[in-house]
Amino acid sequence: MDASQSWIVEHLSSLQKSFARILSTSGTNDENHGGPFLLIVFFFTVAVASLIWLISQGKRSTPPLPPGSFGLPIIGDTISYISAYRNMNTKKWIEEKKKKHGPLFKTSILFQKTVFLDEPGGCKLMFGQPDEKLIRLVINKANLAVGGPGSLILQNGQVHTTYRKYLITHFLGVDAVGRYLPVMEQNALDHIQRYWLSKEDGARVVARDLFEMFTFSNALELMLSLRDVAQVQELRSLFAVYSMGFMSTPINLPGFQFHRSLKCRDKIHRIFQKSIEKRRVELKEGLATPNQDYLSVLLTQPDGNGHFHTDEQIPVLLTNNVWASTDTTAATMSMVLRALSRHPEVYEKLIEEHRQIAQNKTEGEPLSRQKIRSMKYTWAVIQETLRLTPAITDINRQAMADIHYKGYVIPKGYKLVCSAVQSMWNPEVYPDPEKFDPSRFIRTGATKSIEPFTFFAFGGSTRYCPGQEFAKLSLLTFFHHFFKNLVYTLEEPEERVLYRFMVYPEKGLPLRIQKCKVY
Ligand code: HEM
Repeated sequence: MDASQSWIVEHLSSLQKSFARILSTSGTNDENHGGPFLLIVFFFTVAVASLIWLISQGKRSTPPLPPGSFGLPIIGDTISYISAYRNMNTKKWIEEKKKKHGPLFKTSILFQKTVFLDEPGGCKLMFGQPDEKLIRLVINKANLAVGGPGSLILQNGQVHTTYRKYLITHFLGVDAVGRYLPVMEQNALDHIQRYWLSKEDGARVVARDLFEMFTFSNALELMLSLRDVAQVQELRSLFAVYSMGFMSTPINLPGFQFHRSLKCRDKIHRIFQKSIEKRRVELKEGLATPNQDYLSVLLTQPDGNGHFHTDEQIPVLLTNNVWASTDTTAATMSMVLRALSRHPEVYEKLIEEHRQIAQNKTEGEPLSRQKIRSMKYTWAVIQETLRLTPAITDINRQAMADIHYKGYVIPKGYKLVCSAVQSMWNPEVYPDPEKFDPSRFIRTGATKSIEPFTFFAFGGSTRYCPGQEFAKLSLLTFFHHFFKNLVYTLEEPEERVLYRFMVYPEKGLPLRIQKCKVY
């Protein structure tokens, strides 16, 4: 019994006694005027007591907030979290919070009340929603402005579903993206020849930069058939500034990053606008095909409602996709090379897979989709790399209504975070989680390689990365030709891995390379 309840019981029993007294006196003495007064007091007190009782009962049926604290006034835990995040120390940060508050805890980061979800369960809650009514991606002001009003990532509900369906059906789905395999392979071969094999044996290269150059030019080629080296270079510089806008403070005044990013975004859109005009003519004259790239698709295929995209929408969609595909894939490539050089036994097994594939085709024969599908171990290496060093560590959403979860209530408006540390490094799901073991992702017999809601390197639910197949084909094709022609050593084996919005080797992964026919 809590304090309010014992107070009520105490007062009720004293009132009961008074009432008994009133009744006994009022029956014997008509002149007694204290009786009606005491009756009013009695009923008033009962009413107040009942109200308090009801309030106390009501309070009891509302579950508490998750444990934890919002940290310092206003800034909350922002500084400690951002510092941990940038230095790839979120594991320690989360472990400390968990020790104090348990696996599910609340905090406040970047002025936003936030709940870090526990595992197992948290990812299922976040990614198991059939729609975005309860949990939704909510974009901040800077992202909203830099991304542009028509971009996929900023849409919600039915509009988002229509956009995604279009993108997957016509460009990024398994069938659609397979069409682009020959172009991807040629891009990989050209890049390796121009930027790696042209170097002296023993040359030093900064792998992260070169990978970013590859993923960026690959995206421009597949999305707009742009291959002019000077123009690719100009766009690359513009995208570098544009991307920084997503992490900036939304102050649109000269001298601020946000302002610079918006300027670059407009320049990018103007360049893409010219590509649209040119392509319209080429399509009319039969010099381009309707499926040639994403731009042709956007100009020739209506969406599910029969509408064609407008000239304002198309540059935004192209910009978003080029941006979404570049750094994520380049970050993954760098981490794969780092992991392989630290695990020679895995490297040997991977080489063996590619040796087999190379032996089963003639020199110069293009890679078929079937050959790509047979690169199971290489794909497992990529997944295991993404498990341990995901390109994006934390997936965020927002509660759109009060969420009742494990005896707590997460109020509407709270941010929800599913962190890789909680899920993809969870020993209950991934035994010996710090061990680099690609075989976790190999399906044997009827055994599933991974359980649902335990791997979210590509996100989940309605927002699951639509570019996964595109990334998979680009990575497998690239690695087949890369490992065939080169061996490498890490120049700085102990180089730290940091997060700069995305996973990043501190010095860009400097390597020493050697040309050699490996298979
Ligand atoms: C290894 C490479 C990649 C990784 C690790 C990756 C990872 C991710 C992640 C974690 C998300 C957020 C999902 C969520 O919030 O649940 C995402 C979204 C997205 N990705 Fe990727 N991605 C990769 C490559 C690509 C490529 C190649 C493309 C395009 C060609 C692409 C296009 C997108 C788009 C458009 C979204 C937004 C989806 C939406 O809001 O509905 N990604 N990606």
